[in-house]
Amino acid sequence: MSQTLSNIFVTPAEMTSVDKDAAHSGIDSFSLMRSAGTAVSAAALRLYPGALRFVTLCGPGNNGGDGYVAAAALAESGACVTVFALGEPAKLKGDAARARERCALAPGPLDGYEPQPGDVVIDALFGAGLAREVPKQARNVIGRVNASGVPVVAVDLPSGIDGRTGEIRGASFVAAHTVTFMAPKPGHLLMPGRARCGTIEVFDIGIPGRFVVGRAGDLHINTPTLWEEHLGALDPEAHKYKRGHLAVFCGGSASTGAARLSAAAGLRAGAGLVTLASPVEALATNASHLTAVMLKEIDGTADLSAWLKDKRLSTFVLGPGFGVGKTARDFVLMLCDRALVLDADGITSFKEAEEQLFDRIAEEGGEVVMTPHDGEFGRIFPGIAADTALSKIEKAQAAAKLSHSVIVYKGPDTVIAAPSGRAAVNVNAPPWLATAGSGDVLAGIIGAHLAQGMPSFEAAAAAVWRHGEAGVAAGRTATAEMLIESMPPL
Ligand SMILES: NC(=O)C1=CN([C@@H]2O[C@H](COP(=O)(O)OP(=O)(O)OC[C@H]3O[C@@H](n4cnc5c(N)ncnc54)[C@H](O)[C@@H]3O)[C@@H](O)[C@H]2O)[C@@H](O)CC1
Ligand SMILES: [K+]
Repeated sequence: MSQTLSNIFVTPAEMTSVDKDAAHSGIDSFSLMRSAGTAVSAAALRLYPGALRFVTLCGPGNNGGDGYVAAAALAESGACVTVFALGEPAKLKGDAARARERCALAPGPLDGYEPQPGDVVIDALFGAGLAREVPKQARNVIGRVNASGVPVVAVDLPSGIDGRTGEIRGASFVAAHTVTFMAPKPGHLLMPGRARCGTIEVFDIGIPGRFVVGRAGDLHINTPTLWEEHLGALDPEAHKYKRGHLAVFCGGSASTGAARLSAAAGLRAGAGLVTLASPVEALATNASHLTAVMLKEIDGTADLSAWLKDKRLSTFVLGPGFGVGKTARDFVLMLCDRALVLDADGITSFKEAEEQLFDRIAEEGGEVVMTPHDGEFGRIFPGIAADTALSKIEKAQAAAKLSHSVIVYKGPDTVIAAPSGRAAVNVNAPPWLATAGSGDVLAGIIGAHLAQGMPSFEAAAAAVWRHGEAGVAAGRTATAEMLIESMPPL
């Protein structure tokens, strides 16, 4: 994977290290602040040429410094500008103090700002340095601005959003546009932060890319760049056995639809062969619904054990509509030496038995991908889920390490994480993707990619992206069946 600035993001702590590296290399930090503030003023003028007044709200750190630069640049361009400051402007230090000195506009106290129609707010209260809940004064002005509906252009991040987690620290602006610098941060990608950034502009303030890449961990935005070099595995010219055999387990006769959705999605996503493994009681129902998908009777562990002697059976999906309980646990523990997508009931079945599962995966060394949503994540990783200090990315990373599997932590901001710590955040999913059966479809796509030989992290990330594209193509009225039909080729 090529490590380029185009798809990586960095934590606020990593960005602080990048800033330090840039300063040590001799780059003038004030020139970076000047670039940052000027970029913000340019964005504000471009987006709001008809603004009656730009109101710059400046905080006590370098985010505020960017605000003073932006205010001065807006004033120089002939716009009407007012500045309000949080805290005592005379106490600003370093570059921020210098920026304020160079701004001819006298700041008023933050309390004094009452939004007026025609205002555009430049939010420079807090950026990456927000370390705790926003103070009361800031909370009050945030409330007034959000209630007034005047547009907000945020510097680096909407103030109140935690750059590491995307959480709201007491209150936050809801920005129409956010200008951040060099690379996005988790707070731009994770919910609820992402929804409060508006459009995001990543502006290059002139720090050489190698400094950013040098400090970046293994965090990526889930774009094809992340996994496209493994697409050779999905060559449609390959023989159907080489394109992999995917087996999907089905539950009892009352809930067979979910597994059939996974199977159909697996076939559409490119698996050469797909078999639905069904208990006797559901065979007739399944037979009446299936055409290209094959059917196999697997009615208990003896059947499964006999079937698994066929080593060409490399990849399995277990969970959709399977039913929670001992059968699920028994089956899953037999599959830990293969490639396995563990979804839905397959995950829930290991509530309070999770250690047995994680130990088995470690012993058998299979390629397991687990696809929990929030509720399932809490059932199988209760300790990690309860740790409120962790971001969603950090939770997925911890879960991957603990379970020796790739975790697809689902939601509007699905995180894919590997035991190594490599992680990706997905950003292409439309809200209507959260439809009944959508997760079953995703499990099938992951299974198809695994069956075709993609490594598990890439198989999962590519599937999540493809699922999002299918949602976009299917449109607002998407059903799970439509997602399958709308899935783009890779
Ligand atoms: N080379 C650099 O370091 C650059 C930094 N830039 C800007 O600098 C920002 C980061 O600057 P800082 O690290 O100074 O951080 P911030 O300006 O985001 O905030 C830090 C300041 O706020 C205080 N603070 C934090 N949380 C608080 C709370 N809840 N209540 C009250 N006070 C609180 C801190 O004590 C500190 O004084 C970035 O977001 C970006 O806008 C840009 O100028 C580009 C260059
Ligand atoms: K801000």
